[in-house]
Amino acid sequence: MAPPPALALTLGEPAGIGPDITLAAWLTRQQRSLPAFFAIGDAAVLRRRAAALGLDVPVRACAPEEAAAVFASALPVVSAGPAVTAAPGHPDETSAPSARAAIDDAVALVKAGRATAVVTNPISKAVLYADGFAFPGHTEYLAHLAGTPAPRPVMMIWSPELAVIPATIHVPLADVPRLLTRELIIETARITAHDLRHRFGIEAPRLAICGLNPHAGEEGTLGREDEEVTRPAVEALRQEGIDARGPLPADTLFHAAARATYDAAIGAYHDQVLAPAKALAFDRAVNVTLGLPFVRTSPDHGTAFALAGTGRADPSSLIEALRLAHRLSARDAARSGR
Ligand SMILES: NC(=O)C1=CN([C@@H]2O[C@H](COP(=O)(O)OP(=O)(O)OC[C@H]3O[C@@H](n4cnc5c(N)ncnc54)[C@H](O)[C@@H]3O)[C@@H](O)[C@H]2O)C=CC1
Ligand SMILES: NCC(=O)COP(=O)(O)O
Repeated sequence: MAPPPALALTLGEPAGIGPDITLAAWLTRQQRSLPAFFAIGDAAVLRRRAAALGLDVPVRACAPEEAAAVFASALPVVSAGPAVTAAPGHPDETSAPSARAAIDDAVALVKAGRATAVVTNPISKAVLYADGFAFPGHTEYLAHLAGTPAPRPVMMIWSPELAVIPATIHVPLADVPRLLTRELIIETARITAHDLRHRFGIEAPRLAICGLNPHAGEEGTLGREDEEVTRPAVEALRQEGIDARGPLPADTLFHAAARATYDAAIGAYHDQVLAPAKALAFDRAVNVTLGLPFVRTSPDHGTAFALAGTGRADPSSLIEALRLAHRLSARDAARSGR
């Protein structure tokens, strides 16, 4: 019988904390009953980082199909990309090709049924942009790799306390009023409602849609976008049978009583909703890409270069990302009879 596939975990930016938290997560595998995963990248990076941190982690190169069996006794690594020369905290010219190759291979493996889901360690956007990477981040690149035509991806930061979705993602704040269209809000909410229902098992998801302006525009006196863009989008969603409310003032949407009234909050822009999510649950929140034909999760934080190789990087968010990827992909598999 074929061994069960494992989760594919990209190493991300090799000079960041991805290697540290990957090693630390593997060490908790029994205590936290972690699902089997294999890292994708340069195994030598993990061996060097384990030595630098004084961690007793055997690192074993293997094929994806061997990972589940290897996982109990060693950290399985599927080789991808160039030999990395970057030192902790200091990305170099091997960083971007390494990070990108791991993402490419992880998606190819999950599409071929050789991995159950994609979990990504943080990349440095600046390092990738400098190397010619033409996508804002993983979210859009994964959609590009998913197939043709590329699905519209939606970023959700999920924790038991709060789930949030930025409608516009990695764009300059000055461009948000132009980019925040009715169509964008409607599409984002549709994909969110669909995935909350089918992947998270929430029968009738309740969506709170944030206004763009203070006090959601104060009836149009503090900006017109909330009346002219967000309100019509919410009305259209309600006519489709989606339980959406808004535009709601964002400043009063994240206290405990308000959070109890919805399953996910859709914000106009990145910091409007990621800031409360990270303030509430920085060590537990998980970045999930909705709208893809496969499951992708990630820790909610970035490369934290200053912590790489110091032993001070907290693996909690990655551990939650691994657990959530396992839960969501098991649900996908059950739904499709795999
Ligand atoms: N999914 C991804 O690939 C993400 C990548 N990034 C990238 O990361 C780079 C750095 O971004 P920043 O805004 O500085 O965010 P960051 O999350 O790397 O760091 C923000 C603060 O949180 C701390 N921190 C982060 N992760 C931690 C952990 N596991 N344990 C303990 N402390 C932790 C850092 O030391 C720093 O003080 C950027 O290039 C950004 O694009 C940022 C977020 C997500
Ligand atoms: N701020 C969230 C973030 O940067 C994650 O982006 P992505 O690489 O998952 O698209």
